[in-house]
Amino acid sequence: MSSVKIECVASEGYRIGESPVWDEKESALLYVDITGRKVCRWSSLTKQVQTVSVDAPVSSVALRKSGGYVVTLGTRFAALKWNEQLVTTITHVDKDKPNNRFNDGKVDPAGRYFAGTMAEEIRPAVLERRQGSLYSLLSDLSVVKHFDQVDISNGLDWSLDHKTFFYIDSLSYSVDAFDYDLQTGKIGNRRSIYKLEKEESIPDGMCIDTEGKLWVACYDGGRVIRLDPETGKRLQTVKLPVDKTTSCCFGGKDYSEMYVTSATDGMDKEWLSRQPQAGGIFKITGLEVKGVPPYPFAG
Ligand SMILES: O=C(O)[C@H](O)[C@@H](O)[C@H](O)[C@H](O)CO
Ligand SMILES: [Zn+2]
Repeated sequence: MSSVKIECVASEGYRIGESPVWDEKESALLYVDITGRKVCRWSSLTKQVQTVSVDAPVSSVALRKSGGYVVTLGTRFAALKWNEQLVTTITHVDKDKPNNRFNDGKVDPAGRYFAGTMAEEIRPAVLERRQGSLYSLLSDLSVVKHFDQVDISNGLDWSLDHKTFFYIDSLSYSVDAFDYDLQTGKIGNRRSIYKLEKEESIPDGMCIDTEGKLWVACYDGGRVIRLDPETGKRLQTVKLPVDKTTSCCFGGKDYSEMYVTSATDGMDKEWLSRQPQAGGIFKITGLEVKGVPPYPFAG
C-alpha cells in the first residue's frame, strides 16, 4: 500500500518558487524565487533556508563541477559563489530583446546547461508570444541556440539512455520529446508525447524518475502528474494544497523524496487566504519511486 505524504518544508510565500535541485554535498535543496530575485538553499539537516538576493529575475540554478553554482539571471548565465554571495556574469543571450528573461534551465548528462528564455510576463501566462529561445551553455562557456519562437520555455530533462530530450513550452499545453545526441548536444525530430487535460492547466517544470517516467508540475493545476513517455499515458496524479505548483525534482536520501516548488504571483487576497501555504516548498514521500541525481555544469 502506498502512502503518499506531503509536507510543507519552507512556507516563505515565494513569488515564483522554481528550479528545485538537490545538492547532495550540502544535503540541501537549491531553488530560486524568480520575481523575488532570490536564490535559496533549504538544509534538510537544519531545516533552515539561506538566501542570496540578486539584482534581476533569477530563473534557474545548477550545480557546477568546478565549485559553486551557475544561475540564469535576467538574460545572463552567471556564476554564483555561495559563501561569498558573489555573482559574476558568464555570458549574455537575447541582447536584441530587452524585455526578455531566462526561465527554466537544467544541465544535461554531459554537463551542458540548457535554459530557455521568454518575454517578461504582464501577468501569469500573459506575455508577448514567440519571443523566447532555447540555449545551452557549453563547458568552454560558449552558447548554442537550438531554436526560437518559444512562448514560455519551461521544464526539461533527458531520458535514462540520454537519447531523448523532453521539453515543455508551457503555452503549447504539451510535453514534447526530441531525439538527443549526447556527443554533440544537438536536438531534432520534435514531437508531442502528452497534451494536458483541462483541469491539469499549464505544464511547467519537469523531472524524470529511475523508471524513465516523467513528472510534470501543473501550474494552476495544483498537482504533479506522472507520465509514460512511451505510451503517452498519465500514470498518476498527486494533488498539492496549492494551485500554483511550478516545478519538481527528486532529492533526499537516495533521491527517494520529491520536492515541489510553488508560486503566489497572480493570486489575490481571497485566493491566498484559502491557500496559506501558497509559495511554499513541499516534500512528498511515499511515492515508491526514486529520481536521478542532477548533473553538474561541466565548465
Ligand atoms: O514558473 C515559470 O516557469 C514561469 O516563470 C512562471 O511565470 C509560470 O510558469 C507561468 O506564469 C505559467 O504559465
Ligand atoms: Zn517553470
